[in-house]
Amino acid sequence: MATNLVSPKKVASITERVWQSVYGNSSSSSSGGGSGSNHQRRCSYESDDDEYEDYDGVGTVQLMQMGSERTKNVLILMSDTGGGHRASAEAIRDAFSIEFGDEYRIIVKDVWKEYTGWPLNDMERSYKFMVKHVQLWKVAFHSTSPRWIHSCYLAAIAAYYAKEVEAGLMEYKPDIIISVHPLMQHIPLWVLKWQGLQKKVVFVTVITDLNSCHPTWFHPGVNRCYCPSNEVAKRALYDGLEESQVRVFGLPIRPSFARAVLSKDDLRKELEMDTDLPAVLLMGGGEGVGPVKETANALGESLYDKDQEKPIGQLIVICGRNKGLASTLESKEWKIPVKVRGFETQMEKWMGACDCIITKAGPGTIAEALITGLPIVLNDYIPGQEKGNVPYVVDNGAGVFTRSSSETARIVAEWFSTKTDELKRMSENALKLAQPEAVFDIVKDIHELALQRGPLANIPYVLTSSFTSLI
Ligand SMILES: CCCCCCCC/C=C\CCCCCCCC(=O)OC[C@H](CO[C@@H]1O[C@H](CO)[C@H](O)[C@H](O)[C@H]1O)OC(=O)CCCCCCC/C=C\CCCCCCCC
Ligand SMILES: O=c1ccn([C@@H]2O[C@H](COP(=O)(O)OP(=O)(O)O)[C@@H](O)[C@H]2O)c(=O)[nH]1
Repeated sequence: MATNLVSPKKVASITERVWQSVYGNSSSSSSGGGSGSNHQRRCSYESDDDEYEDYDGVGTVQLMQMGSERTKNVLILMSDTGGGHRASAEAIRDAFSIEFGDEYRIIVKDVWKEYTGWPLNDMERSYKFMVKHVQLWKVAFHSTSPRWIHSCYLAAIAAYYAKEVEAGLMEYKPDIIISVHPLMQHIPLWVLKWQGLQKKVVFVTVITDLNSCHPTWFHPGVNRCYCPSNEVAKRALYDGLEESQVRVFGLPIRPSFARAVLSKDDLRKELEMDTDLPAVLLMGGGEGVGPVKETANALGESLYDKDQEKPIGQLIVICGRNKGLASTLESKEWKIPVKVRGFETQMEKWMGACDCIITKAGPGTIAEALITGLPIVLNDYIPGQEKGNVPYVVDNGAGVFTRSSSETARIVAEWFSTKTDELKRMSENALKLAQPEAVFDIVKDIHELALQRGPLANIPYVLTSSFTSLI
């Protein structure tokens, strides 16, 4: 029986070890945390005598797979703070499947939400609250930038929730962990260290901010840090990563964007849009935030030619998860053709059917718009991580920035009438900036990293962890 080969090692209190790693050996008296946790699952690596009771023979299956090609587990860590992290996680999952078929089993997880308690399991709501009160977010973002400050915060969280996070990570026996979130480097890497799994498990970070980003993204313990732009790569090197750890391929965008061959005319018919009028897409990220309502109202006026009493353009508003916004806009009478939509799962179709886009400076939406060749009006940005996206778009000639709804409406009306050449030029610039192959380059590089791990990586999980514990 596979499990007989294992020599269980008594694992010291993880909480104690966090405090020891942060404060040295003197503070070993902290109590195990986790009150308020919503997850109390048993895991196969636990060191009780009956540790493999709930293991259901998986060990045997894994032993049988030794020496043969085993399906590798890839755990992608994300959080729904905004829509971009999930979109990138899904992009990576789909690209793995396209490139490598069944070679990898992909699991996308919000470990905080599923395995910890308050306040971590409520990050989405806290984050929404903070970005609504932008000054609060600005202070939180900048005051946590110094490494010693965020390390202390994260160590405190780790001390409290270590067991739960560890259980959450190890449940999937990942061969590869991919973090697409700024707060998912430190604790998972500590867990790998405690488990003695650093040599077995590949850990990579895929940064989803295009320019200005929080230093928690940059952890020197990763095998690779994928940066979407040279600006981000420079920050990574400045923050202590080695050149060998850093790769610049671009921001991972869902393959449905990269590989789509879509005709605008067909899309407009499919989406029941006007087939002749130029179209502007208005959105505010996954949550439908920013001045969407005001801008829609202003466009309702500017895209209507009063003299000729006919519209010069049509408007598509995608409100994401903002149901209140959708119902407000739906109840309005419009002089131009308008479609109001909620959360859409086929964004490539809506973008493909339009001629330009108005959005807050979310990196996911920007990267998708560039691939689709849509000139961009940026009408807002979240302080901190999104600020740098504005010069990224404007300085590269792919769009403009204005916070004024009437100015936005005027620009779009000009693009659709007197300044069509400007619209065309910006569309060409957008396509030049686009990196549709980024997600495929990233998964291929991760695959290479996994191959470099050699035979150790093919040994069943529970055995390697125990072997390394014995050393
Ligand atoms: C010494 C004075 C201390 C002052 C007060 C500190 C308060 C600490 C409270 C909150 C911590 C704030 C963390 C800041 C680091 C965030 C890093 C970052 O870039 O986060 C961005 C993500 C969101 O992703 C972005 O979304 C964008 C769109 O909306 C866009 O798509 C972009 O590309 C994405 O990157 O933000 C988060 O996920 C932050 C979630 C914070 C929620 C706050 C929860 C509060 C709960 C517990 C406190 C936990 C403290 C964690 C400390 C971490 C230390 C850095
Ligand atoms: O109805 C919607 C609205 C948005 N998105 C996607 O959500 C992501 C938003 O990411 P971004 O970084 O732009 O902003 P965030 O929502 O993170 O603030 C992009 O991939 C959008 O295509 C989507 O799939 N459906």
